[in-house]
Amino acid sequence: MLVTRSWLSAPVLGGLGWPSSGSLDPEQAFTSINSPETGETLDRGIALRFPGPASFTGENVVELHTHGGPAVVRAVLEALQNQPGVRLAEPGEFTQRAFQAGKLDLTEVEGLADLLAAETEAQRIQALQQSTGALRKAMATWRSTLLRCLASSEAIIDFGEDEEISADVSLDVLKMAQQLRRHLQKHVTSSRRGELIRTGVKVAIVGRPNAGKSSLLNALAARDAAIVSSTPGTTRDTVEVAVDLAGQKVTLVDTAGLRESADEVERMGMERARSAMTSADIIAVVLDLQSEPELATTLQQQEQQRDSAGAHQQGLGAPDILMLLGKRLIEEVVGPGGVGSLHSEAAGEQNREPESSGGTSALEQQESDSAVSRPQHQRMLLVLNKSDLSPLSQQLQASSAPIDGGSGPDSSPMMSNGTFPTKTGTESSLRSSEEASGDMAGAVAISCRTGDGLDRLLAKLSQVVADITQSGDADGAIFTRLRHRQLIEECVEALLRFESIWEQPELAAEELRAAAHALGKVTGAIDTEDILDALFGEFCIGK
Ligand SMILES: Nc1nc2c(ncn2[C@@H]2O[C@H](COP(=O)(O)OP(=O)(O)OP(=O)(O)O)[C@@H](O)[C@H]2O)c(=O)[nH]1
Ligand SMILES: [Mg+2]
Repeated sequence: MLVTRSWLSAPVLGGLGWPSSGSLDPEQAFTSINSPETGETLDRGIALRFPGPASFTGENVVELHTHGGPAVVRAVLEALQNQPGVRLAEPGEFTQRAFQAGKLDLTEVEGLADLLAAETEAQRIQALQQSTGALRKAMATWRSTLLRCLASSEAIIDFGEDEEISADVSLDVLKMAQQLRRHLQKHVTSSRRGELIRTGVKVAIVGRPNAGKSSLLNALAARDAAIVSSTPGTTRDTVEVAVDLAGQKVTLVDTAGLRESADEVERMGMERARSAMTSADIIAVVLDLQSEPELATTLQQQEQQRDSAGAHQQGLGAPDILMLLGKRLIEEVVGPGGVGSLHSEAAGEQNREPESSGGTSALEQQESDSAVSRPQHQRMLLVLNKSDLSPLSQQLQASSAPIDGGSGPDSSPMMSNGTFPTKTGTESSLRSSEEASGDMAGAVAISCRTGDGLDRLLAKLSQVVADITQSGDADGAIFTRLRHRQLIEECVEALLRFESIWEQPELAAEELRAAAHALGKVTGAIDTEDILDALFGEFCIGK
């Protein structure tokens, strides 16, 4: 409720007048709330005074805490609204007033919106950090560096007669700008993490028809979200379920089974599966162990080889074979190159060094990136289902195939808990296939029917989610929205242009100004009208 006139006086709040001395007396806070027209007591509640400028919005604020019964709330609201100068606040209006009074910057407003919407622990922690100024502080430091650069370049332009001094100063400015640009680039690279925590990690469940994808979705979601049947091709449309996995928001996407099909609707379903797979952060490839005889043959061959060549024979380990199978499955459906082929243009571009960029701006890149948006951190996880039916599961457990290039305690080929470690070796014979189909995160044997292995799968999934969402940013400046990343990229672009023309002070200063302008937009110091409405609309009434 917004009061635009200072009318809250004795008749309304049972003796609680405004303005007061400013001290809050708890005994005074508990009061009767009376109708200003009839004097009738509407409720006994709490009235808290927050005198400006120390209040949330900077203005004088009174909060009424009433009993929650609808009739009480209605009576108090009606009594208030009948007063001249009183109206209901718009959604987010209090926050907007706080922003306009300079109490919060835009990143803190965004953090607050995220805090109100936080569903998981990770979201709450991140939003709290942002709403209390973690990003604002980092932005302020970066902006002040830029303004120092700008002040020096202005001085060079104004007093540039002394060539020796101006050359020295120019060089200092260049170094400072370069350092900042590198720092920002590092942040942009890791910035998807903040966005992932905020929006949730997307896990696409893919595989051949009848592999048990829908069964897996239901098992992980602990409810019958998708139809399960023994008819291959049951799932057509994608089915999404959001779950809280060890404090992280994870969206599981069940997809249509992948196979050659003449059925138009099924083909449309597969198209959706392809697109879910392309944009997923984690691709869970479900294999039906029962129908993978090739795996059995290869494992057998390998065992024989090992027997004849001794225990330390280097060769394809079980994880390698599984990777091959997963990769082949994906390739069968999306063509050679696996998932990588769906977005090779964008992925190839992404890896280039910004210094060697030939014309493509960060924003153009961003657009092409989102058109075919395969996340760079994408991982693939193999889920070997129907272990209850397959003798292979025992064979896999018993396998002691060596794995080359593994590191740390995880390097044993098959961990005692039945999961396969992530393969990290550079000399891996399957390096290229890993690149083509996303980084392998491991494999887990499960049975959706008996529930066996599901806890291991959940643990593995949590670990992969933690891996891709963990932030390495020491200063807590995490970009949580696409908007932040785009503006920082804009700033980096301007700094790169500055570096290429730093010897022409007047032109170069323009680029520094453009860079500072982009940073100013992140915090809302500059040009924010266009996003304010959208942002404050995210809030509920009363905040
Ligand atoms: N024995 C056994 N059967 C399973 C297991 N998981 C799934 N099934 C059965 O396999 C059949 C197919 O399961 P779904 O979950 O519908 O398979 P899907 O991969 O979603 O299939 P599509 O939607 O057709 O692509 C059903 O009859 C399930 O009951 C398992 O772990 N063990
Ligand atoms: Mg299904």
